[in-house]
Amino acid sequence: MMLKNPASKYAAFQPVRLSDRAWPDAQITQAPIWLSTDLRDGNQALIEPMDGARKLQMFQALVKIGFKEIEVGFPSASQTEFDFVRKLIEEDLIPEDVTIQVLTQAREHLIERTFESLQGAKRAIVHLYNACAPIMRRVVLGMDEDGIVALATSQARMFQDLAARQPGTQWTFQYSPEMFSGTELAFSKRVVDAVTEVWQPTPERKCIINLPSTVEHSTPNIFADMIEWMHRNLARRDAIVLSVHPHNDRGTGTAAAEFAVMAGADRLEGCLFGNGERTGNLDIVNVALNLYTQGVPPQLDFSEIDEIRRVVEHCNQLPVHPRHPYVGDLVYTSFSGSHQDAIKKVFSARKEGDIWNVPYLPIDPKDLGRTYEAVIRVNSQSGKGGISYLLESEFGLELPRRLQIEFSQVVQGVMDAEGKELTAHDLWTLFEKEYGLHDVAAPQHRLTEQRGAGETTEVELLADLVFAGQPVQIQGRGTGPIDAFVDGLQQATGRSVRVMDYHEHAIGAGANAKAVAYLELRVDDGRTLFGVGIDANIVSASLKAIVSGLQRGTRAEDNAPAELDAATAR
Ligand SMILES: CC(=O)SCCNC(=O)CCNC(=O)[C@H](O)C(C)(C)COP(=O)(O)OP(=O)(O)OC[C@H]1O[C@@H](n2cnc3c(N)ncnc32)[C@H](O)[C@@H]1OP(=O)(O)O
Ligand SMILES: CC(C)C(=O)C(=O)O
Ligand SMILES: [Mg+2]
Repeated sequence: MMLKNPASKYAAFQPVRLSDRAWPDAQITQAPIWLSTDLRDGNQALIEPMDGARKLQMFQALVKIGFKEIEVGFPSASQTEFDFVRKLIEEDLIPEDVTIQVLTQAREHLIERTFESLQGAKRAIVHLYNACAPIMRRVVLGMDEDGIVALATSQARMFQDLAARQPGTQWTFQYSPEMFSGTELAFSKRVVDAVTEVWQPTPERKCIINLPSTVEHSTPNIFADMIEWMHRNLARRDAIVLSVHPHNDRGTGTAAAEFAVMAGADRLEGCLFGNGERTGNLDIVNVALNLYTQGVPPQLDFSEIDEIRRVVEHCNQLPVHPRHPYVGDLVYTSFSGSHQDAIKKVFSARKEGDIWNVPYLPIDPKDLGRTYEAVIRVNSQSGKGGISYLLESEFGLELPRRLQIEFSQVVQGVMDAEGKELTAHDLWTLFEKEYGLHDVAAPQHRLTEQRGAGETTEVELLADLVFAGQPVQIQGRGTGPIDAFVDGLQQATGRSVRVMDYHEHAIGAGANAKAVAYLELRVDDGRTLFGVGIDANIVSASLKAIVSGLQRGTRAEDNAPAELDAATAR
């Protein structure tokens, strides 16, 4: 049960005393160093940790994306972990520009096993951690502050000894004061300074100091303050690559990472799509693509993001959420009418080479290997903009505005009845049915030009058509074929038709090109409605459109609007 007074159980985080903080004004202008910990922190969070084959698949995907530093495991944790590191080294699977990293607790037998796993490696980052937070000191490790410093420094010395015994490897040491986010800043500095005192890094041979929000406890601005404080106060800062390792317990891992880089961090540790314990590690894809959309090259390649997602889902055996930033199935999709309207208008106005500024789409989906197909999907929240966008992008129909309005009412009627999404194909089927595109046969016609009164020319049109199921022969005159057809139709059927507006365009190209005609008609001096005709011949398309409109008028009188049958609605 939730408490009426949560303060009786939970303590508020404390702000950092840093009145001259500089990070809020900083801008990120280059990518940080990235470290993927998918194969370690991500892996240790899985229901079933990856086997060797899955680990290799993930490793190769990470290399392909462009990671230069990859934490490949916790070799002392299990034989699978150990064997995977051995496989990478023995089978020479690590590219020249990639460095592997491994993690160990500050315990002697685990450190020894870790160095053993790295025998023969050309380069390696060995990552040492021990918890520093008061609750961990007091309850879990049973040590005071001095004890923690002694533990960290003795294990740091052991790193040096073991590394010296494997001189063929180019070593980089990394230290994490675990639970940095829940530790007093002064104590974090004390432990880190003590470790770097042992390692004596130089600007030429730096060590990595990694500050984890092992559990995210505070708003990201507090984390940024903590990083800026460490950045300013750590000893030997110029000999340190300052790394952060955010988790996402409060849902602000991305913000914490970005603020931390603004506050002085050089390096970010995280996982693809934010896999990792509890609510996950920092989502590296999210941060990298946030940089990209600010015009900063992220140095990681996500141009085939769906392929990467498939590998990650296979290796982790966990799905990526449909709303996950940049990659989810639905993140480039607008269902709502006003969004669709804006996207459609801006897409048409946009010119190649323009800075990307498309409402509701922070990134061009094509940059990540997506198409525009899913950008607009139609359901009961949609309007004419989305419907006509799909008909145009998928079927080449450029509906005039008033026809968009007319047809969207037809779609809305179906939506109200069915309540389901309609795909572009469903819309096309409904459009074909509503405008009788299959019912109206092309009127067989013959045109002859005749000189009219004065300078004018007239045409005479003879046509055979099927109207309301009956064969009809018509003969009419007018200033053009449409005029003559309308005249003949009126004489033969007694139905009056006035053409109020006319639009046509081509669909397709070359031998397969067709003309589509949209005619707005006033039928029998009653309602105004559209008829649509598609034909290889432009005159036939227009004549078909007139018959289409007239038949719709008749159907409207019978009060029988087109309905989506079960097969169409799917
Ligand atoms: C925040 C993080 O992600 S840290 C990384 C955590 N990752 C993992 O733990 C995954 C891999 N770990 C493992 O497979 C196992 O924990 C192993 C194989 C490494 C060790 O297993 P075990 O020896 O059975 O120890 P176990 O993990 O149960 O217990 C930890 C012991 O080490 C101590 N310990 C924990 N962390 C540290 C540390 N960094 N330095 C020193 N001692 C530590 C604990 O106090 C405990 O001591 P105790 O046995 O005296 O009570
Ligand atoms: C080992 C450390 C870096 C860790 O994973 C964490 O604190 O979250
Ligand atoms: Mg972690």
